[in-house]
Amino acid sequence: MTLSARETAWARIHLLARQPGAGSIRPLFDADPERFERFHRKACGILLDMSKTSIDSEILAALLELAQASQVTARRDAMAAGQIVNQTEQRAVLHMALRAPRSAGFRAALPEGGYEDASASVEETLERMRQFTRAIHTGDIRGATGETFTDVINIGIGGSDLGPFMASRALWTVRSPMRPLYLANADAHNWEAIRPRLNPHRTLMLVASKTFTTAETMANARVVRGWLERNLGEAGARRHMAALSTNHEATSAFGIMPDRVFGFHDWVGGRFSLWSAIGLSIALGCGWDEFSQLLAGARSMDEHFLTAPPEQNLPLLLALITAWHVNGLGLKAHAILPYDHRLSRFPAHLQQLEMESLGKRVTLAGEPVRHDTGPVIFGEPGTNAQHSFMQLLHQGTTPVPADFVLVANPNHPYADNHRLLLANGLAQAEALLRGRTEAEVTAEMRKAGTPPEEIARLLPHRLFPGDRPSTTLLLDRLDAYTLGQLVALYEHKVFCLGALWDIDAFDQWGVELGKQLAKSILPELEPAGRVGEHDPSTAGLIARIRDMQGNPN
Ligand SMILES: O=P(O)(O)OC[C@H]1O[C@H](O)[C@H](O)[C@@H](O)[C@@H]1O
Repeated sequence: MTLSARETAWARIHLLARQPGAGSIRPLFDADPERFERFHRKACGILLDMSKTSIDSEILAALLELAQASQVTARRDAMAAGQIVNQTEQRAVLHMALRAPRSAGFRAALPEGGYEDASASVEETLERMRQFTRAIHTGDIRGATGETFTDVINIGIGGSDLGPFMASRALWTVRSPMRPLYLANADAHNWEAIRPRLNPHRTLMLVASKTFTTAETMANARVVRGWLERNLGEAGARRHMAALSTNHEATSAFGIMPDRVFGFHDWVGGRFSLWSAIGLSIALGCGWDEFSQLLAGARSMDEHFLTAPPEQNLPLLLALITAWHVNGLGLKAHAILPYDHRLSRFPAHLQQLEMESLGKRVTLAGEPVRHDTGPVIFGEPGTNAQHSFMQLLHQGTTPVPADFVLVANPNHPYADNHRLLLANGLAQAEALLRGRTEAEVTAEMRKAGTPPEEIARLLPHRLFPGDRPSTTLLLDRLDAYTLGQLVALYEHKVFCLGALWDIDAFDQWGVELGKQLAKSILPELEPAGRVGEHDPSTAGLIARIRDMQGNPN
């Protein structure tokens, strides 16, 4: 049987992963004092250090071979050319068009044939967003009672919440023009927590939903619209509402004025949409210049991704590192550890970006995948993470690869704090690599005067295996431009992994079943409802909830 180039490349990866000592990192440093120099890359102002992984020259060559055999470059070019790369939904994938000038000429293939001019519609919407943002900030557009808007509440969930929330959290300062707030959870405790902070006369409400049918978002939008109406009347409330959506019919049915609807297209996936109209809360909250810089930074990463050779291409390299960890070494979790509090929502954004894109079990052709796909992504900002889950990364039974994001220069004057922060980030990665040997632990305990029997008792608990992989991304500073670069880097990493694994990284059928079942359970929870057909556990729980709420079963 002859193997395809892809199968041969995969076989090589698996072979390398089975070599004795594969997965070990410390010997690689011992053997090569230049390892850091040879295994870090710098592009777009981001330094990627992959020397603290077990990838050596041979493995990197094999991974690059896999990328070639998987046609990552050709697939990338097909995406940029606006071809239908989201095959199950028959859509082009053009978030890159959202941050490109019109002269870039992005076009989106239509399923019925022909193309639409993506760059033209992007430019038009951006201009409308810019004018609206300016008019809100100058007070040319005011609330129903003539007051200026001070707060903007973005009502959305998933990609219509996580990206804008993450970016606003990173970019907002006390000097920013408006306060951006985010309401996502269908649990009205979320709204109850936000409401006391808002003055209806000064609050602008954005309903952010690509489809404008998402149950949670529509429920929250109705609640907030009701609050505005009670305070301002129906006509007054309309002056406080705008929509960010592709569904113009539904926005108008909801009562949003057509000139307050900022659209985008189905070639923008939810988790890639913060650069589109969905990012309006970033522009309103943090300022138009910040939003423009965010787009410009992402654009610079796009240019890098589209032109840099594979061995220098940061998104591809990040993807190959993950493929090595997941498929070579069988490591199925991945931690995101930004050592910058402004990035505190970054892990949450990447959870959706990576897990919704890569949590797939069939190939583009619908065949079961032959390799594991997306790892579990989780994370917290450092140093908080160190005081919660880092124990497992250091001493748990399975290594968990981690991305450390370090920022050399802060945007605050507290130099001591910043040194403490960086020292901790560097130390965590060093500790994962280095570990702690029996000799080291014993020497330290002896020095502290610990009796021998106590040393013997505690020794196993105090050992660190080390040799645990991490990747470091080092930025000079974090601002709108570099944030754009960082987020786009991960977007393209996801694309590359989709290509390596031959899966559709742009659909999300896996979220549908739960939504459907929730619809059928909903009436069963009404006071006069009845428990329907379910598995015994679900039926039992519904019955107990009805009991607790004092409703008959
Ligand atoms: O923007 P919307 O249409 O309201 O969708 C919001 C989110 O919900 C969906 O269920 C998807 O899983 C996400 O990809 C999407 O971002």
